[in-house]
Amino acid sequence: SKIWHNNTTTIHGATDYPPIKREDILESAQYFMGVALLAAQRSRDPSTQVGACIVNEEKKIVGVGYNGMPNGCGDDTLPWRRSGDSPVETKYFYVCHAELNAIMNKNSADLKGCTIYVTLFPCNECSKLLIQAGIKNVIYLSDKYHDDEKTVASRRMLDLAGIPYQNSFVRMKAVG
Ligand SMILES: Nc1ccn([C@H]2C[C@H](O)[C@@H](COP(=O)(O)O)O2)c(=O)n1
Ligand SMILES: [Zn+2]
Repeated sequence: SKIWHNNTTTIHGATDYPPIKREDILESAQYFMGVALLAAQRSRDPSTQVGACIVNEEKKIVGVGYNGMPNGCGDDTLPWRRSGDSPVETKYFYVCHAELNAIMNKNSADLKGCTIYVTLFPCNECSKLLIQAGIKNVIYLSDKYHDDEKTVASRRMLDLAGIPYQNSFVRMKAVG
């Protein structure tokens, strides 16, 4: 076996010494959006699965969430359909959005100065929550409801509150 000398240490039997630092690592923005995408995979919504990951100024994850029915209400009891005879028979009156859940799941005292990575552009209700929670930056992936009135109102509030929003195209790379 090889004997490697590391200034002060002699390492017997090492096959991969000296260690070379990996440079081709996942960038932090990709990592955080990756966490949001993974969280989205937990959603039971048959049409749109949304994930959100909140990150503080030290680049630590402080909250993760996905869209789902309120706690204790049962995923199979309330409707998941998009349309029905009455809005009471659709998911929209019940589902908790990913951003709401990420905020409620926070593991820090507050979310002031945080960035949210979210797989779908925040709706108007979520933008209200983000603003009031003190979130300072929004990174999103899909903007499929860009022209909806709710999204127009959402952008209007974020603009007024001085919260920038950026689109992030994530190319997930295999980690091996
Ligand atoms: N900012 C958002 C916007 C929507 N959602 C959730 C709410 C629903 O479960 C789903 C949208 O359903 P669709 O109308 O596309 O069938 O996405 C969210 O979590 N956050
Ligand atoms: Zn929302």
